[in-house]
Amino acid sequence: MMAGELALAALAILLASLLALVLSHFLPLLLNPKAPRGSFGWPLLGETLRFLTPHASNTLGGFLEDHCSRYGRVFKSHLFCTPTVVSCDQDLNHFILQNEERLFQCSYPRPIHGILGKSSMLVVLGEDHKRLRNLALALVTSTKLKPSYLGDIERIALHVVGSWRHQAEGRKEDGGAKQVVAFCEEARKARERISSTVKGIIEERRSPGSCKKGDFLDVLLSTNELSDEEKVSFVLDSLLGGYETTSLLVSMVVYFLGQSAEDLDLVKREHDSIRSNKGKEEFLTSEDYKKMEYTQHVINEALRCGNIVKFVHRKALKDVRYKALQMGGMLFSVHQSVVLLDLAAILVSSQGTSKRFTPFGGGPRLCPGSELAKVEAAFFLHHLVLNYRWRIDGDDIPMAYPYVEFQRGLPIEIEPICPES
Ligand code: HEM
Repeated sequence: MMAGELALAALAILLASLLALVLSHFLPLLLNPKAPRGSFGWPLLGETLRFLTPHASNTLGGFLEDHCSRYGRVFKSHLFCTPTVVSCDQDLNHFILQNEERLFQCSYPRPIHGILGKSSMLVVLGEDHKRLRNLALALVTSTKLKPSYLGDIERIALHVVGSWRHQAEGRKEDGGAKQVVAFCEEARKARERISSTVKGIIEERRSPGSCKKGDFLDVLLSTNELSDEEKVSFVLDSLLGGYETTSLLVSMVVYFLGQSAEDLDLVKREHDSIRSNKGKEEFLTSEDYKKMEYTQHVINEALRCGNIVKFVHRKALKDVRYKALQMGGMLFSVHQSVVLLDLAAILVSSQGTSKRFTPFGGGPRLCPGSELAKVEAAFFLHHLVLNYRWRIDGDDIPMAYPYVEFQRGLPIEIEPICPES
């Protein structure tokens, strides 16, 4: 064959591959005309980068603003290499979350599996998920029944707040946009490191000389229902699912109260009144927690405006039609990816409180740590407002990367309040 013919053949193959790529990308858009309207972006990339573009966490961001105004609150897109329906509709989101394992199923993109591990509760499905979840709920219930439950939480709050006494300001961290791929790789490595630390702690706890502490880990190790790998993954789920989210919630509360002297005053009065009926060193009780009504309101507002978990992923197990949204038509086709966003949080923020926002998800996968996170935030706030004044240093704002972060780590200036006596 002549060189010219070879080059022509190579060009034809290249063009055919490109055509196949473009067709396979856009075909799902054309094949289901009754699916919600939307756009698929570029072949391979889809609209993922635009979807992930950082924006202030209490705003919609350019991508959603553009797509919701063009196509409505339920639209088609191409995200994480998959044709996807994005739902920002509260009723539809509720319907999807309540139909877990019947019509829909939890389905996070592949890189997330690498970070969380294959035994993570967010990744496992069906009976395995039920087994892990029942155990998580049993652990949460038994931990709550322990007399030291609230005391343990308060001791940690006191430790953190106390450590600020000699510091001029809170933590400072680097900001800047995250490179998604680098982030996934770093997160996967971090998971491996934490995983081997947890394995080490478990081995130590099992060694002959070690004495039982009666804590979460002892209860977990005593169960025969989980394999060793699942036990390690269970600890990681609690750490990864609980640590970053709860510390963000606390940061949000500090941030939002730092913006509103009026709310801060109301919160402070509430905690002054609770403390005035107790000794200085006396620990908080569940009765005290029930009295923290305004604090609960502030925490709910921080959850709503902070939008800590911006979206969750599901996939359709069957072709699904959903009432008025797609009368007679198909909304989700089998295996269609679905991303649920809780825009209620953002959209009502200037108009009052929505009782229907879902910061902890819903249905059979409702966050098992929701109550713990709220108690932690409330007890931390109790000791914070009783002991310090603070001021946000600069104009750091919570940004959705899409997981929320303060660009500069929310530096604050703090000043201890001297007791009056
Ligand atoms: C402000 C704090 C928190 C927020 C905003 C939050 C949010 C969420 C959301 C939205 C889900 C549902 C994910 C889905 O449906 O795909 C979830 C699940 C989960 N969360 Fe949380 N969470 C918080 C605190 C915690 C804490 C403190 C723990 C553990 C100690 C925890 C452990 C988990 C676990 C294990 C799941 C998986 C549940 C399942 O799939 O059945 N979370 N969380």
